[in-house]
Amino acid sequence: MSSGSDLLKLAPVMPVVVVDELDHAVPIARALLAGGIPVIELTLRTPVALAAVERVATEVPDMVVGAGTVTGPDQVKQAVDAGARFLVTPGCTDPLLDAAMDSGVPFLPGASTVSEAMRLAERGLTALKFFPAEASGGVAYLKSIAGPLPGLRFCPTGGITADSAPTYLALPNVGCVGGSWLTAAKGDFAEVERLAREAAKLG
Ligand SMILES: O=C(O)C(=O)C[C@H](O)[C@H](O)COP(=O)(O)O
Repeated sequence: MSSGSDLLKLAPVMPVVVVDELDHAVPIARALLAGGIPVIELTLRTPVALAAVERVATEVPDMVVGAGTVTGPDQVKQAVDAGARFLVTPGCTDPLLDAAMDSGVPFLPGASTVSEAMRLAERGLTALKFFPAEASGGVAYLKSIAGPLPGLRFCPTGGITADSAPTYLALPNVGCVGGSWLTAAKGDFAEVERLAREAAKLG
């Protein structure tokens, strides 16, 4: 995996996980993997998030672990040092973009407008996160921009459910969808595995 485009091909669903309990990180990663989802985005939203990235990177080597909710350049280095193999940002600033590009790991920068997407494309980035997907126009929006921006592929995230995912995945400019629904059950790892199995079938 060397680019954001490769990231979009790892699984039909990118599980977005908020880890509150550090001890949950490894069992969640193992459950997703057992269900056929080999990628996990651990959001940097809780005090244990970086430690969670480190644990999954060390203890579940077959899982491609990345850091999400990367909003500042300092977090780029912290995440990569912890073992993140990719980064996801909800939006983008120039300093964040520079840091992410310098990091050498693939990343999905967030965009929710045509101009934001065009600016990122000017920097050579063709795989983007579309966030917040549902609130920004959802399937209809992505359909509308496929014509003018044919070179771009998106991972729409934000408000997507098991029910709406297939409609997004049917769009030509969608590579995968992001969502927290696979791991909403938190400590119920059998349920995480079951939902992962369902999500893996969407590919
Ligand atoms: O933290 C980030 O970087 C984000 O982009 C937000 C997440 O993508 C959403 O929280 C996931 O959305 P839901 O599936 O609606 O829960």
